[in-house]
Amino acid sequence: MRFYGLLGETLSHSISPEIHGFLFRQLNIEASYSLFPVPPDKLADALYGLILLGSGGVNVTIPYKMKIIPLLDELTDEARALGAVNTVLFRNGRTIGYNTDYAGFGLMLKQHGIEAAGKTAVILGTGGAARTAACWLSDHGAANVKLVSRRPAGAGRFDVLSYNDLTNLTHTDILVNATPVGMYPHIHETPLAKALLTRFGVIIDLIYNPLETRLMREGREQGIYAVNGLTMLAAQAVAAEEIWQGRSIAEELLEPVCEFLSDLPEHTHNLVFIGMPGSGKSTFGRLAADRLGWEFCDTDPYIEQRAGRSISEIFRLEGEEAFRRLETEAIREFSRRRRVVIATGGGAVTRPENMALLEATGRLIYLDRPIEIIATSNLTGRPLLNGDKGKLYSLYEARKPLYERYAHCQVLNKYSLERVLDSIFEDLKRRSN
Ligand SMILES: Nc1ncnc2c1ncn2[C@@H]1O[C@H](COP(=O)(O)OP(=O)(O)O)[C@@H](O)[C@H]1O
Ligand SMILES: O=C(O)C1=C[C@@H](OP(=O)(O)O)[C@@H](O)[C@H](O)C1
Ligand SMILES: [Mg+2]
Repeated sequence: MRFYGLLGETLSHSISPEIHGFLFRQLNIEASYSLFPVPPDKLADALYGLILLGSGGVNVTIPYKMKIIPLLDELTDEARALGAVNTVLFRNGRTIGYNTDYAGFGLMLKQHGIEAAGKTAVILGTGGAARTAACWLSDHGAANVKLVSRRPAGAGRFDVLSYNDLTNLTHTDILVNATPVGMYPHIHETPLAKALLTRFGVIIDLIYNPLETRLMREGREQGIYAVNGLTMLAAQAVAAEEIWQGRSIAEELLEPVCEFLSDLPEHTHNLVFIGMPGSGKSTFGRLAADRLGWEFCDTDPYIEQRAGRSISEIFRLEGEEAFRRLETEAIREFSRRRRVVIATGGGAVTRPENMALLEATGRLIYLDRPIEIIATSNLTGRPLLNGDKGKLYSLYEARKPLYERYAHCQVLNKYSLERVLDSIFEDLKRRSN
């Protein structure tokens, strides 16, 4: 199986594994994409190690986009011009450095029908992302491209303005925010005052968390077309796959990747299902995990496997207390993992210790299946109920306030599987913005 990945220093927040996992599934390719965090003095060892082990290629991120260059055999023109590499192809023992952030910027403009030729542009920031945007625009015929810095210094290829200079600015076609101002958790900040935005034709904010920054919102309020950084994030990954797989896929897959990404819940958090027995935690846990390309972890089967007996036998032979101890162990183990969807048992909410672990690991979704529906469904294998509907109602009365208290969101489960799954992702999206 081919393997790819991301080289960087701290990577746990990256969503590249989700994006490339999605692309592999769409392309029907048996391949994996992993995070390879390495300390600066191990960059060369990591690169050579990956080649030796037969990797197909890697992405490179901060702080190694420049540092990797002397380690490579060849560079494309744009990687050389930008002095930065974010994608490496390993082919026949040689290493070739590309910059798909550059290609991604272009794909993003195309996707949104934004032309560069003859246009004027102002780019906030002077870092790697700002230079990538400036180079692409000017390489593709923009009439005038200016960067803006809090401390304008050495001009290089482009003029650098100060923020004060912007008050004298006449109409400009394209505004690009390539600074982190407005990014989560500082979502109330904006790089440019609302009153200045009317001078711009379109606003491109390279930030994708949140999906609508304050800059974008204030632009839209004044009728200006605004684009977030999601398409560029998707496009640089699509462009990297084009290089690794040696075929063009952007036409076909850029839009589906963007859709997939806008559905992703806040990616640093696992998902956890809570709710009554029979509410659908195991069912929707597996469906959500499949949609995200994450691992599915269900506490009950895990406990059964470790104990070597069924849940009913554990209750009968060892008692509920013993079961609850095993359940807490399962929750502790699952909470340590990343990129997992966890289905708990209906009684997990009764131990505060469980809930502290689960709250720290992710977003808690309360699956609210009407109790009358649960009462008419098959509840075998659930020893606490034992076919006793009265017991079901009394458990519900006792636990309902707990589910409601702990949940970050509550999803009514009385529709088709597809419809409920969609509403789970809708709700998560709303919470993370
Ligand atoms: N929206 C739904 N549509 C159809 N069947 C459902 C729905 N939600 C749950 N079910 C069914 O209810 C039963 C209990 O679901 P399960 O996932 O085992 O619940 P839990 O893990 O919460 O105990 C399963 O047979 C499941 O297929
Ligand atoms: O509600 C409970 O206390 C229990 C629920 C069951 O899981 P489900 O909620 O998946 O049925 C299982 O953990 C055990 O029978 C105890
Ligand atoms: Mg279950």
